[in-house]
Amino acid sequence: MNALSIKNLSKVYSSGVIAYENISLDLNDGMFGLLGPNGAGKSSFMKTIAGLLKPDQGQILFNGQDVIKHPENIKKQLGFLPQDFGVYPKVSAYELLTHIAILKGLIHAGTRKEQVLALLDKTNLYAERNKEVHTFSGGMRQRFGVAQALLGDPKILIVDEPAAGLDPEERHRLNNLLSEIGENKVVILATHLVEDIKDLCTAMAVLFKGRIIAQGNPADFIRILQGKIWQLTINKQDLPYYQEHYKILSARLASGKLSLHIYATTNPGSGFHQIEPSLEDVYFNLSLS
Ligand SMILES: Nc1ncnc2c1ncn2[C@@H]1O[C@H](COP(=O)(O)OP(=O)(O)OP(=O)(O)O)[C@@H](O)[C@H]1O
Repeated sequence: MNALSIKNLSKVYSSGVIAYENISLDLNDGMFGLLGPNGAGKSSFMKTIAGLLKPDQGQILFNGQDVIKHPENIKKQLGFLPQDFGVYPKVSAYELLTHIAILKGLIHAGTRKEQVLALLDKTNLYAERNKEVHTFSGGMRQRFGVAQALLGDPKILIVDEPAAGLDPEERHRLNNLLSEIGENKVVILATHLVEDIKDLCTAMAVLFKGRIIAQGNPADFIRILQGKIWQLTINKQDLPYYQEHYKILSARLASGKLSLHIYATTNPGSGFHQIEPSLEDVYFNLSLS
């Protein structure tokens, strides 16, 4: 079992922007979701765990080793799919993966070839292995990104917004792939897509303006909201009235009308009916608190 322990981690960029503030987390094997809106600090935090960005304060231990003092230790055990992994040379998937494998220190040609082919198969790119990566679709590129991150069988895998820009089918395929991976490694999935966390993660934290505002199990968060989420469909022009009188979590257009989800501990009346809370309700409720 691997263990990542983060204590009181803070970082302010030289511009004065707070990247993240006083973050403490303890993670073990399995898929951990880091949820937050754009600009919340997810990428800065991920880069810090990967040993690519130095924090101002705090401690990170991976399996007891100090990541901040000795980033080279975690780099050897880490797979990283950064958000901006997007520029590909005109070489085939097989060649590029082999090249990255060499950079990662897989020096034995036989083992390397075996691993490259196995990862192309795992990521469903085996049939495409001789095609140039720059011709791949967004989903294929992200699956290639996962393949390169898994080279060397890392003990910790960080994936930053992997589903950004993917169509639903590609996203589903990528999520299936990610769900197979978390068995014997720490996997951190940073995303602003609540649904992906719900489908994939047993533990999560919500990062908001650089701070962790909640952490725990997605199912527990949902349980806490049981009996407190109410729905009503209204005409668009009536929204200001409801905004003034209720704690609106979301207002979604549906067939020209607005479907409201509100938070209320007792029956708000006015035609609202109680619904099962979703993780999205949890997220919006936390962001408004
Ligand atoms: N190199 C940098 N120098 C100064 N400020 C930065 C730098 N990188 C990020 N920031 C700022 O730090 C804050 C956190 O950014 P970060 O990219 O970590 O957030 P994020 O949650 O990953 O968002 P996104 O998904 O949009 O990248 C933002 O206000 C961003 O503008």
